[in-house]
Order: sequence, then structure tokens, then C-alpha cells
Amino acid sequence: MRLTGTSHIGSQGHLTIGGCDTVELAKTFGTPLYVYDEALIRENSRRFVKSFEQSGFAFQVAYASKAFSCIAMAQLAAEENLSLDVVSSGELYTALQAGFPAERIHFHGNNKSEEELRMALEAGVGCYVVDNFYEMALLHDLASASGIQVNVMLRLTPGIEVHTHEYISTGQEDSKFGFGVADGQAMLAIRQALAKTHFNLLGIHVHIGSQIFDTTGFVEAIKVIREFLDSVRQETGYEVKVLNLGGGFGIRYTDEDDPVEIETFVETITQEVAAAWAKRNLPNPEIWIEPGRGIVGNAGTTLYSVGSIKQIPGIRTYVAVDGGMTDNIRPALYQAKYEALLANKASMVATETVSIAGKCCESGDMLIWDIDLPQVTSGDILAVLSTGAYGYSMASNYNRLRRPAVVFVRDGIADLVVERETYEDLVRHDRKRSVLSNIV
Ligand SMILES: Cc1ncc(COP(=O)(O)O)c(C=O)c1O
Ligand SMILES: N[C@@H](CCCC[NH3+])C(=O)O
Repeated sequence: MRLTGTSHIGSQGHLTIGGCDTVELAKTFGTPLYVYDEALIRENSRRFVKSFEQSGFAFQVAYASKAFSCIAMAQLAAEENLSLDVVSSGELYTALQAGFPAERIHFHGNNKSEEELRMALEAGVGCYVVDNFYEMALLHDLASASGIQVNVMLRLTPGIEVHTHEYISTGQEDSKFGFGVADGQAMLAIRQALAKTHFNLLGIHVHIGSQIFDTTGFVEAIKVIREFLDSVRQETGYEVKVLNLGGGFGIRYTDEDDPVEIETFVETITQEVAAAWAKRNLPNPEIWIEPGRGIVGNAGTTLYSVGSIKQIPGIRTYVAVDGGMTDNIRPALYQAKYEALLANKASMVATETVSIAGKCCESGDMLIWDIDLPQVTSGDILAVLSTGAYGYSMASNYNRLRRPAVVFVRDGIADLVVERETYEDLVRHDRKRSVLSNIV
């Protein structure tokens, strides 16, 4: 197991993150608890930014807030001079509450509603990544009614298959996202967008999928884009100012994962684009990317308390924790694998193989199958690593569990940035029946 960022095993044999003893964090804030290593979020952000700076390209690194959105995270992204990708009015609202500069917000999504677009227009969002013809017409009607000009990108489906889970693969032709390149929809979309007087067409966007380990898909996508843009230039004379290559940069969850480094992703992308644009005899475009997982994934750790332990002799030991699919749906949804350790026994050697079960009423609510741990006893604190992306953001109240709290840790200080939900929160929107039935 490799600990990342500021995580290490402290003198008491406890897991510490950001200078904080995680066993103490569990006592102070309760469990389950999401703990974020602030220094590592900043380091990941800076590695993306620095790699672009070294490339000489004009660029924007937009943090994809779907990976983990809360006010504190938007503040941190703003401090790191990142842009922000939002995909709903909820993510937009969160960013605005954090004081994130609207002009650095990019609005995504395959079904933005009129209400959401109005909210974005009012806020002065910096760019709309238009996904389909319905949205194009709606956005233009709203922009022209308000008499404003909006920056637009068109999301293309490049027809690329990447090696990742089918639920998080998005670049293939048969996808709900974007205008297909192969079927001619993308060319039609460019023509329509160019004809819209209230659009400033900045360029095109592609996002081929998530948790991608190598650069092949990006290289293929750039090739498809180059050929497409050559035809666009020939047919319309239009040339992009900005190329948005999306997110998807994979991280290491277990030893089975071997993603290339952030620097390699950025170097490959910039070199491929530079080579392609040199062939086209054109000055380099600006490049935008949208990493989510690559910024927060390995910076998050979830702490749980161990409760019941069930031994089925000769078969398996189930170690149940006080969370599960409600705070991390990824194992159930994508068969995602994680590493974990006992935070209070972090320097002890593993002596048994157990499986970590969640507390929900679903047999599929298993966080980890077959993990080697020191002798586990009820009351131990289990730390599941690399849960920073798509954990809290995909959390639910299934079985009426309360969503956990989130703390940012840094230099020995723990900052509570999202409170644990209360029982009152759970019934806040419930209403008692106002019409009583007379059926007895
Ligand atoms: C359009 C778009 N941009 C960015 C991302 C962020 O992806 P990741 O967290 O894999 O970097 C996603 C999610 O896959 C996405 O759909
Ligand atoms: N939720 C997915 C990533 C989806 C990215 C959104 N396009 C995951 O946990 O891996």
C-alpha cells in the first residue's frame, strides 16, 4: 500500500493526514468522515498548472466540481487560480456562494434547463459547453432576449472507445453526450452556432471518459479533432481559438492501477496539439482541460468505525462499518476497488483476510472484498484511501442514513467544511399528511 500526500504512520502507530491523527479526527467529528488533505489538493492542481506553464500553451485548468463540490472546495479552486466546470445549477450555486468568479465558470451538461441557463446568464458564467441542438436554440433565445453575447463551445463525440468502465466512457459514437463527428451532426452544429448572432464560438470540447490510465485515447481524439477542424475550415472558414480536451485523468486506487503521471498527460496532449497545429500551419490554440478525480481523488480518505464482525467458518469474515454505499457508491456501481488500513493499528502487520461490508440493506453494499488487515476488533477505525472523487458528491440518504461530515486537514489543523447531516435534515422536506383518509 502506498500512502500519498501528507498521509503517514505517526509515532503512535496511527494514520495521520495533514498533521492530524485520524483516530482523534474520528473521535472529534464522528464517523463516517471524509478527510481531505488540503496540501495534496493544492499539489495536484499545481502539477497540472505547472505542466501547462512549461508547455508554453495558453491554457485553463478547470476543476470538474462533479468530483467533489462544496463551498470550501470551490474556494480552494479559486485560490489555486483554477477555472471551474459545473454541470448543474446546484454546482453553479455552490460556486457562486463560495465567491468563485463567474467568468471562470464553464457550464456543462446534456440537459441544461431553461431555469439553469437563466441562472447562469444572470451570474455571467464565462462559457457554455453546448451539448445539443435543443440547448443551442434555447441558450441563444435567452441570450438574445437579454441582449447579451455568450461564449460557447460545442461538445463533440469523437467516436473513440477508451479502456475504462462502460458507465464512465463518454467518447464513443453511441453516447448521450455531444454532437457526433462521424454522423455529420458536429458540422451542422458548427454552422448553426456560427449563424447565431449572440454566440461567440470559442471552440470545441471533447471528453472521452473518466479514470483513463494512458494517453492513447487523447492522442486519437486530437487526430479526429484535427481532421474535423480541417473540414470545418474548408467548408466554413472557421477556426477555433480554444480546444477543450475534457478530464478523465486516472488515478491509482490499488496496485492493479498504473496511470501515467499528470505531467505525462499534459506533455502528451500539448505535444500532440502542437504537432497537429504545425501541420495545419496555424498558431497553437488555447487548451483547456477539466480534471476532477486527478485533483481530489487521492486527497480524500474516508474514516469508518468497525461494528459487527461476522465469521462464516471456512468461508469469509464480514467486517461491517458504519457507512457504505451511501457514502461511496463506486464499488457497487462500477465494481471499483480500494485499499484500506486500520487507522489505529496502522503499524501492525496483517494477519487475516476479511471483507468490508457497508451497513445498508443490500447484499451488494460491500466496500472491499478480501483485504489483508491486522486482527480487526469492533471499535477499530478503518481508513479507506483515495475516496476524494465521486464519494461525497455521489452520496445518498438510502436507508435514511445521514451524509457524513467533511474536514480539510492541513498543518495539524482540522477544518470542518461540511457538517454531518442531522435527523432534522432527514425530515426537513417531509410533510405530514394534510388530508386524512376516511378508510378504516
Ligand atoms: C465533461 C466532463 N468533464 C470533466 C469530467 C471530469 O472527469 P474526471 O473526474 O475523470 O477528471 C467529466 C467526468 O467524467 C466530464 O463528464
Ligand atoms: N462517477 C464516476 C465518474 C463519472 C465522471 C462524470 N462524467 C466515477 O466515480 O468514476
